[in-house]
Amino acid sequence: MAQHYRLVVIGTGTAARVVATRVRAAGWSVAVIDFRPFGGTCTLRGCDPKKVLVGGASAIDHVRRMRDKGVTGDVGIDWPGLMAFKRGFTDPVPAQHEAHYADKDIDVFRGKARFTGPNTIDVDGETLEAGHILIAAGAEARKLGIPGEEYLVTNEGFLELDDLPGRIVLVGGGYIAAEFSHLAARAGSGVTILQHGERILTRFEPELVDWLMEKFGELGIEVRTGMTVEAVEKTATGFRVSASGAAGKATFDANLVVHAAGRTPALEALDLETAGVKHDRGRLELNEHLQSVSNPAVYAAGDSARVGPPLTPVSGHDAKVVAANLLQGNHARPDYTGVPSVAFTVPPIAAVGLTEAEAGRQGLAFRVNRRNASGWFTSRQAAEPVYGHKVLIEEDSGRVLGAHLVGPHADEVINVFALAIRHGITASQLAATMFAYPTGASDIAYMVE
Ligand SMILES: Cc1cc2nc3c(=O)[nH]c(=O)nc-3n(C[C@H](O)[C@H](O)[C@H](O)COP(=O)(O)OP(=O)(O)OC[C@H]3O[C@@H](n4cnc5c(N)ncnc54)[C@H](O)[C@@H]3O)c2cc1C
Ligand SMILES: NC(=O)c1ccc[n+]([C@@H]2O[C@H](COP(=O)([O-])OP(=O)(O)OC[C@H]3O[C@@H](n4cnc5c(N)ncnc54)[C@H](O)[C@@H]3O)[C@@H](O)[C@H]2O)c1
Repeated sequence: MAQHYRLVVIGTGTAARVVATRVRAAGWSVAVIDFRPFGGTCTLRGCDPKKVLVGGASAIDHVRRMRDKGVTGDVGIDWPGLMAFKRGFTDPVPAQHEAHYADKDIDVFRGKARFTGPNTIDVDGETLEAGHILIAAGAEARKLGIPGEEYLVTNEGFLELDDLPGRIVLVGGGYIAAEFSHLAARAGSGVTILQHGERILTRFEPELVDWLMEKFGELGIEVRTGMTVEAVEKTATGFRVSASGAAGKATFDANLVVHAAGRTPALEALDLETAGVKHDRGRLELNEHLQSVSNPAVYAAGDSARVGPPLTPVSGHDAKVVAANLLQGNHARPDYTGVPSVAFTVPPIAAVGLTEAEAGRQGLAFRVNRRNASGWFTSRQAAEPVYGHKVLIEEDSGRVLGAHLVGPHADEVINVFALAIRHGITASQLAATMFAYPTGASDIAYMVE
Protein backbone atom coordinates (compact mmCIF):
# COMPACT_ATOMS: atom_id res chain seq x y z
CA MET A 1 0.00 0.00 0.00
CA ALA A 2 1.39 3.36 -1.04
CA GLN A 3 1.60 6.19 1.47
CA HIS A 4 0.40 9.50 0.09
CA TYR A 5 1.96 12.94 0.71
CA ARG A 6 1.42 16.34 -0.90
CA LEU A 7 5.22 16.71 -0.98
CA VAL A 8 8.02 14.15 -0.89
CA VAL A 9 11.55 15.52 -0.55
CA ILE A 10 14.61 13.54 -1.65
CA GLY A 11 17.45 14.58 0.68
CA THR A 12 17.83 16.10 4.13
CA GLY A 13 20.46 18.78 3.43
CA THR A 14 20.05 22.55 3.41
CA ALA A 15 17.69 22.71 0.42
CA ALA A 16 15.55 19.80 1.60
CA ARG A 17 15.11 21.06 5.13
CA VAL A 18 14.13 24.60 4.12
CA VAL A 19 11.50 23.45 1.61
CA ALA A 20 10.11 20.68 3.84
CA THR A 21 9.80 23.01 6.83
CA ARG A 22 8.17 25.89 4.91
CA VAL A 23 5.71 23.71 3.05
CA ARG A 24 4.75 21.75 6.16
CA ALA A 25 4.16 25.06 8.01
CA ALA A 26 1.51 25.81 5.36
CA GLY A 27 -0.30 22.60 6.32
CA TRP A 28 0.89 20.21 3.59
CA SER A 29 1.68 16.58 4.41
CA VAL A 30 5.43 16.13 3.87
CA ALA A 31 7.97 13.29 3.91
CA VAL A 32 11.77 13.49 3.65
CA ILE A 33 14.11 10.68 2.55
CA ASP A 34 17.85 10.16 3.00
CA PHE A 35 20.12 7.12 2.85
CA ARG A 36 22.86 8.87 4.79
CA PRO A 37 22.66 10.24 8.34
CA PHE A 38 20.28 13.23 8.27
CA GLY A 39 21.73 16.72 7.85
CA GLY A 40 23.31 16.89 4.40
CA THR A 41 26.75 17.74 3.11
CA CYS A 42 27.39 21.16 4.63
CA THR A 43 26.85 20.23 8.27
CA LEU A 44 28.25 16.68 8.15
CA ARG A 45 30.77 16.33 5.30
CA GLY A 46 31.51 19.82 4.02
CA CYS A 47 31.55 23.44 5.18
CA ASP A 48 31.16 23.05 8.93
CA PRO A 49 33.54 20.17 9.76
CA LYS A 50 36.05 21.58 7.26
CA LYS A 51 35.93 25.00 8.93
CA VAL A 52 36.38 23.48 12.41
CA LEU A 53 39.53 21.68 11.21
CA VAL A 54 40.78 24.78 9.37
CA GLY A 55 40.40 26.61 12.71
CA GLY A 56 43.18 24.41 14.09
CA ALA A 57 45.41 25.04 11.07
CA SER A 58 44.74 28.75 11.31
CA ALA A 59 45.62 28.87 15.01
CA ILE A 60 49.01 27.22 14.59
CA ASP A 61 49.73 29.28 11.51
CA HIS A 62 49.12 32.49 13.44
CA VAL A 63 51.42 31.41 16.26
CA ARG A 64 54.14 30.43 13.79
CA ARG A 65 53.84 33.76 11.96
CA MET A 66 54.27 35.63 15.25
CA ARG A 67 57.26 33.55 16.35
CA ASP A 68 59.93 36.22 15.94
CA LYS A 69 57.49 38.91 17.00
CA GLY A 70 57.23 38.25 20.72
CA VAL A 71 55.33 34.96 20.66
CA THR A 72 57.23 31.88 21.83
CA GLY A 73 56.56 28.16 22.13
CA ASP A 74 56.09 25.32 19.75
CA VAL A 75 52.65 24.44 18.46
CA GLY A 76 51.38 21.63 16.30
CA ILE A 77 48.23 19.76 15.35
CA ASP A 78 47.16 16.74 17.35
CA TRP A 79 44.98 15.27 14.60
CA PRO A 80 42.91 12.91 16.78
CA GLY A 81 42.25 15.76 19.22
CA LEU A 82 41.22 18.12 16.43
CA MET A 83 38.98 15.42 14.97
CA ALA A 84 37.36 14.89 18.37
CA PHE A 85 36.63 18.63 18.50
CA LYS A 86 35.13 18.38 14.98
CA ARG A 87 32.98 15.39 16.01
CA GLY A 88 31.57 17.54 18.81
CA PHE A 89 29.92 19.53 15.99
CA THR A 90 29.01 16.76 13.57
CA ASP A 91 27.97 13.87 15.84
CA PRO A 92 24.82 15.53 17.24
CA VAL A 93 23.57 16.73 13.82
CA PRO A 94 21.55 13.68 12.61
CA ALA A 95 19.61 13.40 15.88
CA GLN A 96 18.95 17.16 15.89
CA HIS A 97 17.60 16.99 12.34
CA GLU A 98 15.43 13.97 13.12
CA ALA A 99 14.06 15.76 16.18
CA HIS A 100 13.27 18.80 14.00
CA TYR A 101 11.27 16.65 11.56
CA ALA A 102 9.46 14.86 14.40
CA ASP A 103 8.61 18.21 15.97
CA LYS A 104 7.18 19.52 12.69
CA ASP A 105 5.26 16.30 12.03
CA ILE A 106 7.24 15.58 8.86
CA ASP A 107 7.57 11.85 8.15
CA VAL A 108 11.09 10.48 7.63
CA PHE A 109 12.25 7.56 5.50
CA ARG A 110 15.74 6.05 5.56
CA GLY A 111 17.00 4.57 2.31
CA LYS A 112 17.76 5.39 -1.30
CA ALA A 113 14.94 7.06 -3.21
CA ARG A 114 14.17 5.96 -6.74
CA PHE A 115 11.33 7.06 -9.02
CA THR A 116 8.90 4.31 -10.03
CA GLY A 117 6.57 6.66 -11.94
CA PRO A 118 5.94 10.39 -12.49
CA ASN A 119 4.53 10.78 -8.95
CA THR A 120 5.84 7.73 -7.13
CA ILE A 121 9.02 6.94 -5.24
CA ASP A 122 10.39 3.67 -3.92
CA VAL A 123 12.45 3.71 -0.72
CA ASP A 124 13.80 0.25 -0.01
CA GLY A 125 10.54 -1.47 -0.97
CA GLU A 126 8.16 1.17 0.44
CA THR A 127 6.11 3.16 -2.06
CA LEU A 128 5.45 6.87 -1.57
CA GLU A 129 2.93 8.67 -3.75
CA ALA A 130 3.23 12.43 -3.97
CA GLY A 131 1.47 15.46 -5.39
CA HIS A 132 4.92 17.00 -5.79
CA ILE A 133 8.46 15.69 -5.46
CA LEU A 134 11.52 17.81 -4.69
CA ILE A 135 14.91 16.57 -5.84
CA ALA A 136 17.31 17.96 -3.24
CA ALA A 137 19.77 15.08 -3.50
CA GLY A 138 22.89 17.25 -3.58
CA ALA A 139 26.03 16.30 -5.49
CA GLU A 140 28.53 13.47 -5.51
CA ALA A 141 32.16 13.11 -6.52
CA ARG A 142 32.40 13.20 -10.31
CA LYS A 143 33.10 9.79 -11.90
CA LEU A 144 36.58 9.99 -13.41
CA GLY A 145 36.36 6.80 -15.46
CA ILE A 146 39.97 5.83 -14.68
CA PRO A 147 41.39 2.49 -13.52
CA GLY A 148 41.66 2.34 -9.73
CA GLU A 149 39.05 5.05 -9.19
CA GLU A 150 37.66 2.94 -6.33
CA TYR A 151 40.79 3.69 -4.26
CA LEU A 152 40.02 7.40 -4.11
CA VAL A 153 38.72 8.75 -0.81
CA THR A 154 36.15 11.55 -1.09
CA ASN A 155 35.57 14.54 1.21
CA GLU A 156 33.41 12.21 3.30
CA GLY A 157 36.33 9.87 4.09
CA PHE A 158 38.93 12.62 4.47
CA LEU A 159 36.86 14.48 7.06
CA GLU A 160 36.55 11.27 9.12
CA LEU A 161 40.23 10.20 9.11
CA ASP A 162 41.35 8.96 12.54
CA ASP A 163 45.00 9.47 11.58
CA LEU A 164 46.49 11.68 8.94
CA PRO A 165 48.78 9.69 6.62
CA GLY A 166 52.32 10.80 5.82
CA ARG A 167 51.82 11.30 2.07
CA ILE A 168 48.64 12.49 0.40
CA VAL A 169 47.87 13.05 -3.28
CA LEU A 170 44.89 15.24 -4.15
CA VAL A 171 43.39 14.59 -7.59
CA GLY A 172 42.16 17.97 -8.87
CA GLY A 173 43.00 21.54 -7.97
CA GLY A 174 39.83 23.39 -6.95
CA TYR A 175 38.26 24.28 -3.61
CA ILE A 176 38.70 20.88 -1.97
CA ALA A 177 42.34 20.49 -2.99
CA ALA A 178 43.24 23.98 -1.78
CA GLU A 179 41.48 23.67 1.57
CA PHE A 180 42.48 20.08 2.36
CA SER A 181 46.11 20.65 1.30
CA HIS A 182 46.51 23.68 3.57
CA LEU A 183 45.07 21.72 6.46
CA ALA A 184 46.98 18.48 5.89
CA ALA A 185 50.33 20.18 5.27
CA ARG A 186 50.03 22.16 8.50
CA ALA A 187 49.17 18.93 10.30
CA GLY A 188 52.44 17.43 9.04
CA SER A 189 51.57 15.48 5.88
CA GLY A 190 53.48 15.72 2.61
CA VAL A 191 50.94 16.83 0.02
CA THR A 192 50.85 16.82 -3.79
CA ILE A 193 48.11 18.43 -5.86
CA LEU A 194 47.68 17.08 -9.39
CA GLN A 195 45.63 19.57 -11.35
CA HIS A 196 44.43 19.06 -14.89
CA GLY A 197 44.21 22.81 -15.69
CA GLU A 198 47.05 25.31 -16.08
CA ARG A 199 46.35 26.83 -12.67
CA ILE A 200 44.58 25.89 -9.47
CA LEU A 201 41.53 27.62 -7.98
CA THR A 202 40.25 28.59 -11.41
CA ARG A 203 37.13 30.22 -9.96
CA PHE A 204 39.27 32.97 -8.37
CA GLU A 205 41.18 35.89 -9.92
CA PRO A 206 44.48 34.56 -11.32
CA GLU A 207 46.63 37.36 -9.83
CA LEU A 208 45.29 36.79 -6.34
CA VAL A 209 45.79 33.04 -6.71
CA ASP A 210 49.38 33.77 -7.75
CA TRP A 211 49.91 35.76 -4.52
CA LEU A 212 48.43 32.88 -2.52
CA MET A 213 50.74 30.36 -4.23
CA GLU A 214 53.54 31.73 -2.03
CA LYS A 215 51.75 30.03 0.86
CA PHE A 216 51.54 26.66 -0.92
CA GLY A 217 55.31 26.92 -1.48
CA GLU A 218 56.05 27.79 2.17
CA LEU A 219 54.00 24.80 3.30
CA GLY A 220 55.91 22.49 0.98
CA ILE A 221 52.77 21.57 -0.97
CA GLU A 222 53.81 20.27 -4.37
CA VAL A 223 51.44 21.74 -6.96
CA ARG A 224 51.67 20.08 -10.38
CA THR A 225 49.46 21.84 -12.92
CA GLY A 226 48.72 20.62 -16.42
CA MET A 227 48.63 17.04 -15.08
CA THR A 228 45.69 14.74 -15.74
CA VAL A 229 45.38 11.77 -13.43
CA GLU A 230 44.91 8.62 -15.48
CA ALA A 231 45.16 5.68 -13.07
CA VAL A 232 45.56 4.70 -9.43
CA GLU A 233 46.99 1.34 -8.39
CA LYS A 234 47.50 -0.31 -5.04
CA THR A 235 51.08 -0.92 -3.91
CA ALA A 236 52.55 -2.74 -0.92
CA THR A 237 52.67 0.49 1.10
CA GLY A 238 49.82 2.53 -0.34
CA PHE A 239 48.94 3.76 -3.80
CA ARG A 240 50.67 4.85 -6.99
CA VAL A 241 49.00 7.62 -8.98
CA SER A 242 49.82 7.91 -12.70
CA ALA A 243 49.34 11.24 -14.41
CA SER A 244 50.35 12.78 -17.69
CA GLY A 245 50.94 16.29 -18.93
CA ALA A 246 52.80 18.25 -21.58
CA ALA A 247 56.12 17.23 -19.99
CA GLY A 248 55.22 13.56 -20.18
CA LYS A 249 54.09 10.91 -17.74
CA ALA A 250 54.86 10.79 -14.02
CA THR A 251 53.92 8.66 -11.02
CA PHE A 252 53.31 9.75 -7.44
CA ASP A 253 53.31 7.46 -4.40
CA ALA A 254 50.98 8.15 -1.50
CA ASN A 255 49.31 6.56 1.50
CA LEU A 256 46.05 8.30 0.64
CA VAL A 257 44.58 9.57 -2.63
CA VAL A 258 41.77 12.10 -2.33
CA HIS A 259 39.11 12.97 -4.91
CA ALA A 260 39.16 16.73 -5.43
CA ALA A 261 38.17 16.67 -9.08
CA GLY A 262 34.70 18.17 -8.97
CA ARG A 263 31.19 17.15 -7.97
CA THR A 264 28.11 16.54 -10.12
CA PRO A 265 24.38 16.39 -9.27
CA ALA A 266 23.52 13.09 -7.54
CA LEU A 267 20.96 11.94 -10.09
CA GLU A 268 22.16 8.50 -11.10
CA ALA A 269 20.23 6.48 -8.51
CA LEU A 270 16.94 8.29 -9.15
CA ASP A 271 15.86 6.53 -12.39
CA LEU A 272 14.71 9.82 -13.88
CA GLU A 273 13.51 8.23 -17.15
CA THR A 274 10.79 6.31 -15.28
CA ALA A 275 9.44 9.62 -13.99
CA GLY A 276 9.72 11.39 -17.35
CA VAL A 277 12.18 13.89 -15.84
CA LYS A 278 14.41 15.22 -18.63
CA HIS A 279 18.12 15.67 -18.05
CA ASP A 280 21.09 16.40 -20.23
CA ARG A 281 24.77 15.64 -19.58
CA GLY A 282 24.24 15.15 -15.85
CA ARG A 283 22.02 18.21 -15.36
CA LEU A 284 18.27 18.35 -14.81
CA GLU A 285 16.36 20.34 -17.40
CA LEU A 286 14.48 22.90 -15.33
CA ASN A 287 12.42 25.96 -16.14
CA GLU A 288 12.99 29.38 -14.57
CA HIS A 289 10.92 28.32 -11.54
CA LEU A 290 13.21 25.33 -10.80
CA GLN A 291 10.52 22.93 -12.05
CA SER A 292 11.21 20.00 -14.37
CA VAL A 293 10.44 20.98 -18.00
CA SER A 294 8.94 17.53 -18.63
CA ASN A 295 7.27 16.53 -15.33
CA PRO A 296 5.45 19.43 -13.62
CA ALA A 297 5.19 17.48 -10.34
CA VAL A 298 8.96 17.63 -9.91
CA TYR A 299 11.08 20.56 -8.68
CA ALA A 300 14.77 20.69 -7.77
CA ALA A 301 16.94 22.87 -5.54
CA GLY A 302 20.56 23.27 -4.51
CA ASP A 303 23.47 21.19 -5.75
CA SER A 304 21.22 18.72 -7.56
CA ALA A 305 19.48 21.54 -9.47
CA ARG A 306 22.90 23.10 -10.23
CA VAL A 307 21.42 26.28 -11.66
CA GLY A 308 23.41 28.55 -9.36
CA PRO A 309 26.89 27.88 -7.96
CA PRO A 310 27.03 24.75 -5.74
CA LEU A 311 27.28 26.54 -2.41
CA THR A 312 25.21 26.34 0.76
CA PRO A 313 23.63 29.83 0.61
CA VAL A 314 22.51 29.02 -2.94
CA SER A 315 20.82 25.81 -1.75
CA GLY A 316 18.94 27.85 0.86
CA HIS A 317 17.98 30.47 -1.72
CA ASP A 318 16.75 27.90 -4.25
CA ALA A 319 14.74 26.26 -1.50
CA LYS A 320 12.89 29.49 -0.69
CA VAL A 321 12.11 29.94 -4.40
CA VAL A 322 10.74 26.39 -4.70
CA ALA A 323 8.70 26.61 -1.49
CA ALA A 324 7.11 29.85 -2.72
CA ASN A 325 6.31 28.28 -6.10
CA LEU A 326 4.79 25.17 -4.53
CA LEU A 327 2.62 27.16 -2.15
CA GLN A 328 1.53 30.05 -4.38
CA GLY A 329 2.00 28.69 -7.90
CA ASN A 330 4.98 29.40 -10.14
CA HIS A 331 6.03 33.02 -9.76
CA ALA A 332 9.45 33.08 -8.02
CA ARG A 333 12.77 32.77 -9.84
CA PRO A 334 16.22 32.43 -8.34
CA ASP A 335 18.44 35.52 -8.37
CA TYR A 336 22.13 34.75 -7.99
CA THR A 337 23.34 38.34 -8.06
CA GLY A 338 26.28 38.79 -5.72
CA VAL A 339 26.82 35.25 -4.41
CA PRO A 340 30.14 35.39 -2.51
CA SER A 341 32.51 32.46 -2.40
CA VAL A 342 35.49 31.71 -0.18
CA ALA A 343 38.18 29.03 -0.32
CA PHE A 344 39.22 28.52 3.28
CA THR A 345 42.94 28.31 2.78
CA VAL A 346 45.07 30.11 5.38
CA PRO A 347 44.83 32.96 4.54
CA PRO A 348 41.50 32.72 2.72
CA ILE A 349 40.77 33.81 -0.85
CA ALA A 350 37.37 35.24 -1.73
CA ALA A 351 35.35 36.46 -4.69
CA VAL A 352 32.00 38.02 -5.50
CA GLY A 353 30.55 39.33 -8.75
CA LEU A 354 32.40 39.52 -12.05
CA THR A 355 36.04 38.75 -12.68
CA GLU A 356 38.02 41.24 -14.76
CA ALA A 357 37.87 38.85 -17.73
CA GLU A 358 34.08 38.44 -17.44
CA ALA A 359 33.47 42.19 -17.16
CA GLY A 360 35.68 42.70 -20.23
CA ARG A 361 33.75 40.07 -22.19
CA GLN A 362 30.48 41.85 -21.30
CA GLY A 363 31.86 45.06 -22.83
CA LEU A 364 31.40 47.02 -19.59
CA ALA A 365 33.29 50.27 -18.97
CA PHE A 366 35.00 49.89 -15.62
CA ARG A 367 38.11 50.74 -13.64
CA VAL A 368 40.14 48.21 -11.69
CA ASN A 369 41.63 48.88 -8.26
CA ARG A 370 44.33 46.24 -7.98
CA ARG A 371 46.82 46.16 -5.15
CA ASN A 372 49.21 43.79 -3.49
CA ALA A 373 48.74 45.34 -0.05
CA SER A 374 51.26 43.42 2.05
CA GLY A 375 52.59 46.75 3.39
CA TRP A 376 49.21 47.73 4.87
CA PHE A 377 48.58 47.68 8.62
CA THR A 378 46.09 44.76 8.38
CA SER A 379 48.73 42.58 6.77
CA ARG A 380 51.62 43.62 9.02
CA GLN A 381 49.55 43.33 12.23
CA ALA A 382 48.56 39.76 11.30
CA ALA A 383 52.16 39.03 10.25
CA GLU A 384 50.64 37.72 7.01
CA PRO A 385 52.35 39.06 3.90
CA VAL A 386 49.76 37.57 1.54
CA TYR A 387 47.23 40.41 1.32
CA GLY A 388 45.73 41.99 -1.76
CA HIS A 389 42.60 42.89 -3.67
CA LYS A 390 41.11 43.61 -7.05
CA VAL A 391 37.88 45.61 -7.16
CA LEU A 392 36.02 46.40 -10.39
CA ILE A 393 33.97 49.60 -10.41
CA GLU A 394 31.68 50.61 -13.27
CA GLU A 395 32.69 53.98 -14.73
CA ASP A 396 29.39 55.84 -14.99
CA SER A 397 27.26 54.28 -12.27
CA GLY A 398 29.99 53.70 -9.67
CA ARG A 399 28.48 50.22 -9.12
CA VAL A 400 30.79 47.56 -7.73
CA LEU A 401 30.92 44.90 -10.45
CA GLY A 402 33.25 42.48 -8.69
CA ALA A 403 35.48 42.19 -5.65
CA HIS A 404 38.35 39.75 -5.17
CA LEU A 405 40.28 39.52 -1.93
CA VAL A 406 43.08 37.41 -0.51
CA GLY A 407 44.56 37.63 2.96
CA PRO A 408 43.48 38.16 6.56
CA HIS A 409 39.71 38.74 6.98
CA ALA A 410 39.01 38.19 3.25
CA ASP A 411 36.35 35.65 4.26
CA GLU A 412 34.42 38.28 6.22
CA VAL A 413 35.10 41.44 4.21
CA ILE A 414 33.81 39.79 1.02
CA ASN A 415 30.33 39.85 2.60
CA VAL A 416 30.33 43.66 2.61
CA PHE A 417 31.02 43.61 -1.13
CA ALA A 418 28.28 40.96 -1.56
CA LEU A 419 25.85 43.32 0.14
CA ALA A 420 26.96 46.17 -2.13
CA ILE A 421 26.62 44.13 -5.33
CA ARG A 422 23.27 42.60 -4.43
CA HIS A 423 21.69 45.86 -3.32
CA GLY A 424 23.37 48.33 -5.66
CA ILE A 425 25.43 50.17 -3.04
CA THR A 426 28.00 52.20 -4.97
CA ALA A 427 31.74 52.47 -4.44
CA SER A 428 31.38 56.04 -3.16
CA GLN A 429 28.67 54.97 -0.70
CA LEU A 430 31.01 52.25 0.58
CA ALA A 431 33.83 54.78 0.86
CA ALA A 432 31.55 57.10 2.88
CA THR A 433 30.66 54.31 5.36
CA MET A 434 32.40 54.37 8.74
CA PHE A 435 33.60 50.87 9.48
CA ALA A 436 34.98 50.03 12.93
CA TYR A 437 38.74 50.57 13.00
CA PRO A 438 41.07 48.69 12.85
CA THR A 439 39.25 45.80 11.21
CA GLY A 440 39.42 44.12 7.84
CA ALA A 441 36.41 46.18 6.71
CA SER A 442 38.12 49.47 7.54
CA ASP A 443 40.37 48.86 4.51
CA ILE A 444 37.36 48.95 2.16
CA ALA A 445 37.50 52.73 1.71
CA TYR A 446 41.02 52.36 0.27
CA MET A 447 39.98 49.44 -1.92
CA VAL A 448 37.23 51.45 -3.65
CA GLU A 449 38.77 54.95 -3.70
C1 LIG B 1 34.27 19.30 1.32
C2 LIG B 1 33.23 20.34 1.00
C3 LIG B 1 33.32 21.59 1.57
C4 LIG B 1 32.39 22.57 1.28
N1 LIG B 1 32.53 23.81 1.84
C5 LIG B 1 31.63 24.77 1.56
C6 LIG B 1 31.74 26.05 2.17
O1 LIG B 1 32.67 26.33 2.93
N2 LIG B 1 30.79 26.97 1.88
C7 LIG B 1 29.73 26.71 1.03
O2 LIG B 1 28.89 27.57 0.81
N3 LIG B 1 29.61 25.49 0.44
C8 LIG B 1 30.53 24.53 0.69
N4 LIG B 1 30.39 23.29 0.12
C9 LIG B 1 29.22 23.05 -0.76
C10 LIG B 1 27.96 22.77 0.10
O3 LIG B 1 28.27 21.77 1.06
C11 LIG B 1 26.82 22.35 -0.78
O4 LIG B 1 26.61 23.31 -1.79
C12 LIG B 1 25.52 22.18 0.00
O5 LIG B 1 25.72 21.40 1.15
C13 LIG B 1 24.46 21.54 -0.88
O6 LIG B 1 23.27 21.39 -0.15
P1 LIG B 1 22.04 20.59 -0.79
O7 LIG B 1 20.90 20.72 0.16
O8 LIG B 1 21.84 21.02 -2.18
O9 LIG B 1 22.53 19.08 -0.83
P2 LIG B 1 23.17 18.15 0.29
O10 LIG B 1 23.43 18.86 1.56
O11 LIG B 1 24.30 17.46 -0.35
O12 LIG B 1 22.01 17.11 0.61
C14 LIG B 1 21.65 16.09 -0.27
C15 LIG B 1 21.23 14.88 0.53
O13 LIG B 1 20.53 14.02 -0.34
C16 LIG B 1 20.86 12.69 -0.01
N5 LIG B 1 20.59 11.85 -1.19
C17 LIG B 1 21.25 11.86 -2.38
N6 LIG B 1 20.70 10.96 -3.23
C18 LIG B 1 19.67 10.38 -2.56
C19 LIG B 1 18.74 9.39 -2.89
N7 LIG B 1 18.70 8.80 -4.09
N8 LIG B 1 17.84 9.03 -1.94
C20 LIG B 1 17.84 9.59 -0.72
N9 LIG B 1 18.71 10.56 -0.35
C21 LIG B 1 19.61 10.95 -1.26
C22 LIG B 1 22.32 12.75 0.38
O14 LIG B 1 22.66 11.66 1.22
C23 LIG B 1 22.39 14.09 1.11
O15 LIG B 1 22.25 13.96 2.50
C24 LIG B 1 31.31 22.29 0.40
C25 LIG B 1 31.20 21.02 -0.17
C26 LIG B 1 32.15 20.05 0.11
C27 LIG B 1 32.02 18.71 -0.51
N1 LIG C 1 34.70 26.77 0.36
C1 LIG C 1 33.76 26.32 -0.45
O1 LIG C 1 32.79 27.01 -0.76
C2 LIG C 1 33.85 24.92 -0.98
C3 LIG C 1 34.79 24.04 -0.48
C4 LIG C 1 34.85 22.75 -0.99
C5 LIG C 1 33.96 22.37 -1.98
N2 LIG C 1 33.04 23.25 -2.43
C6 LIG C 1 32.09 22.84 -3.50
O2 LIG C 1 32.32 21.53 -3.89
C7 LIG C 1 32.53 21.47 -5.30
C8 LIG C 1 33.55 20.41 -5.60
O3 LIG C 1 34.86 20.81 -5.17
P1 LIG C 1 36.16 20.31 -5.94
O4 LIG C 1 37.33 20.98 -5.36
O5 LIG C 1 36.11 18.82 -6.02
O6 LIG C 1 35.88 20.78 -7.44
P2 LIG C 1 36.29 22.05 -8.29
O7 LIG C 1 35.33 22.07 -9.42
O8 LIG C 1 36.48 23.26 -7.47
O9 LIG C 1 37.75 21.68 -8.87
C9 LIG C 1 38.02 20.47 -9.52
C10 LIG C 1 39.29 20.59 -10.33
O10 LIG C 1 39.75 19.26 -10.62
C11 LIG C 1 40.34 19.24 -11.91
N3 LIG C 1 40.29 17.87 -12.45
C12 LIG C 1 39.20 17.19 -12.88
N4 LIG C 1 39.55 15.94 -13.27
C13 LIG C 1 40.89 15.81 -13.09
C14 LIG C 1 41.83 14.76 -13.32
N5 LIG C 1 41.48 13.56 -13.81
N6 LIG C 1 43.14 15.00 -13.03
C15 LIG C 1 43.52 16.19 -12.54
N7 LIG C 1 42.66 17.22 -12.30
C16 LIG C 1 41.36 17.04 -12.57
C17 LIG C 1 39.53 20.24 -12.71
O11 LIG C 1 40.31 20.79 -13.73
C18 LIG C 1 39.11 21.29 -11.66
O12 LIG C 1 39.94 22.43 -11.70
C19 LIG C 1 32.96 22.87 -5.71
O13 LIG C 1 32.50 23.18 -6.99
C20 LIG C 1 32.34 23.75 -4.67
O14 LIG C 1 31.13 24.27 -5.12
C21 LIG C 1 32.97 24.51 -1.96
